[in-house]
Amino acid sequence: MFSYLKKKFFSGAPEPAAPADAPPPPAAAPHAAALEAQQAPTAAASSSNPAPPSTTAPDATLSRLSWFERLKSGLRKTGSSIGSVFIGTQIDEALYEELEAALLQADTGVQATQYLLDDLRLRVKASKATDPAAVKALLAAALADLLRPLQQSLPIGAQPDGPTVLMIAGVNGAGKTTTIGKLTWHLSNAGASVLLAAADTFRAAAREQLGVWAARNTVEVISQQGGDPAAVSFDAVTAGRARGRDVVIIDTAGRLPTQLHLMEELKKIKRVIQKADPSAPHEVLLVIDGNTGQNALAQVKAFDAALGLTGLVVTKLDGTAKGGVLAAIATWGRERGAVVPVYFIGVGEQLADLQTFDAQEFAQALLH
Ligand SMILES: Nc1nc2c(ncn2[C@@H]2O[C@H](COP(=O)(O)OP(=O)(O)OP(=O)(O)O)[C@@H](O)[C@H]2O)c(=O)[nH]1
Repeated sequence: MFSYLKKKFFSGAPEPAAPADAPPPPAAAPHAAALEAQQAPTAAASSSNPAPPSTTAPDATLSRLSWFERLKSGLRKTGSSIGSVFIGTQIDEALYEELEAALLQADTGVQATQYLLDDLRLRVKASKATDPAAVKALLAAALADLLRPLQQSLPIGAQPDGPTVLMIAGVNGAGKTTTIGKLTWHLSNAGASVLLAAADTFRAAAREQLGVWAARNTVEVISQQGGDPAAVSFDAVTAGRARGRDVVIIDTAGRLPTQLHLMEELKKIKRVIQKADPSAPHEVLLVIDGNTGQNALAQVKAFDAALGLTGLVVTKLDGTAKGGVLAAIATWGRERGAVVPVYFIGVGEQLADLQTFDAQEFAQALLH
């Protein structure tokens, strides 16, 4: 059962057909069917008091619509300032200038803004668009195309013997532990057995927070007060192998890229994980706060230089005015010839508020 589900929800297998009587999906929700089992109950799940996940299966179509609506509403601040550019009646230089300012204000960054403007001009010319509303749709298409390489499924269960090991890093408060809790819930629902490692051995609250998520998901957590984070990670990978777990998720302490000794500690954790399993960690994921805009891109670059990132989770896209940062991340990846995929995005503190990233859905939600 797990092998089927894990393919379906974490490795991008074909989506099942929608029921015949289902209402049409929103304009852009190409991965909506794949999202259905990730759609969760509406139980509040704040880090301080996560509520247990409901066992009731939500209606697939409603869940799809509900996620798209939440994404749309989360991105409203970013989208409305970009969208306001298209309220006029003329396609002229003033429109492109206003658009440039709006994109920069949304933390899209200079390169991505320039790329999008150039691409948009070509699309406008090719389509002979005459009204600004049509140009807005063309911008959504250009953005979706730019973001598409970021859209990849988290590979789970590809290891022939032993668990898939996920190492999670990020600055303080980016949403690492909350993301791990939500991911664990999604994975458990998909039939995977999960083991958590509390490699933040300094902060008791961090261990407790992970412990709460572990209890809610009825999964085990390896932790050790005041111990060496690398040793805890080693123990967790060894235990995960011995106990036949499908996934081991290692929660590391928050740190700034400028705290060089703590970045060295992260590198050590990775090295020691490799001692427990030479093929691990199979994924090194950076959790970034979508509210931090260009700063998040700087974090991606710095953590990638230290660890070699394999993926990103972008949290707190609810209410941000800086949602353009995903375009900046895509452009950075494009320029260096290797994108770091965005596996999941988060738009809130509830379990269902973390979902797989879909480029077209994101662009449509932003520029609907
Ligand atoms: N609004 C919103 N809040 C979120 C989201 N994801 C996480 N949070 C909240 O952000 C806060 C910090 O989340 P944590 O998971 O504790 O962050 P962390 O990175 O583990 O923090 P440290 O362990 O201190 O480094 C919590 O209050 C979370 O509930 C999101 O997508 N949207």
